[in-house]
Amino acid sequence: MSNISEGITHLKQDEAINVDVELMGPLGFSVDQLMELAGLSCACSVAEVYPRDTHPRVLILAGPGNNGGDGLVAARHLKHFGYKPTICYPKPTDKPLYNGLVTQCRSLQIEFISADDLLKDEGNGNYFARECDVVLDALFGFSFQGAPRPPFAAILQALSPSASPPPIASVDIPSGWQVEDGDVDGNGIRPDMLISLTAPKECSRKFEGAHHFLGGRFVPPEIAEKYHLVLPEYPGTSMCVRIPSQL
Ligand SMILES: NC(=O)C1=CN([C@@H]2O[C@H](COP(=O)(O)OP(=O)(O)OC[C@H]3O[C@@H](n4cnc5c(N)ncnc54)[C@H](O)[C@@H]3O)[C@@H](O)[C@H]2O)[C@@H](O)CC1
Ligand SMILES: [K+]
Repeated sequence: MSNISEGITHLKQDEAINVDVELMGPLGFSVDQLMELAGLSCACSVAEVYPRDTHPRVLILAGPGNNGGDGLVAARHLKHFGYKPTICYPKPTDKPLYNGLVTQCRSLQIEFISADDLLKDEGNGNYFARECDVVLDALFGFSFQGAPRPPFAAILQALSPSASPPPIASVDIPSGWQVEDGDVDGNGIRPDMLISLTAPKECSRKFEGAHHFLGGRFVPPEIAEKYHLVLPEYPGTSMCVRIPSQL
């Protein structure tokens, strides 16, 4: 199914970075505040599409930047929602924000798994085949550039369509895709779900999965006006909203 989301705003890479800078500068937000709301949106979106009873085992792939931080926050919320999250965080960032998120997850007895163990074939396939109902892809977001470096290249390879992975829910950008041009070499991951944060990025025009959601319910009017954001309205108190494919 093609997602022809032409009627809503799509941000270019520099616009997404500028929105971030403005939120955390003149608009007074802190990174951990935005990350908490973004990660909560991701957990809520996952819960809407992959119910706990049918998809209890969620593997969170956390990258080294804020996209990975969103994943760590989402892991904590998913645990509180009753899921069984496991985290793979191959290149942990040694900063108080990330160290704190890791401590919070460990205190909830969320398991961590190394990239090597994730990819090890134990005769009945790797971790994705054996022990995973859904993957939350929080490896890279809007600051990704170039080709993925080790060990991320191997992880993304194990998630390519030819490996028949479980459903993938990508946070903000399908990891490995270019922020504006998408999957340029055609060998990238094909997520079933995309959770765009703040506003969809250009590459999401090429998203063909079944579920496109918007999260990050923190955009003040100044940002919405400056970037001419046209976005679906969040219903009631929800932290996420589905982006209809006809928009
Ligand atoms: N205002 C917003 O829009 C918000 C953004 N948030 C999140 O922040 C993300 C952006 O975070 P960041 O700017 O920290 O960047 P990313 O998380 O997109 O990635 C940056 C990290 O990836 C590494 N990296 C980049 N290219 C690589 C490559 N080819 N191979 C291996 N490593 C590579 C960089 O060295 C850096 O450590 C967004 O996508 C979103 O998920 C949320 O946390 C909160 C609000
Ligand atoms: K991602």
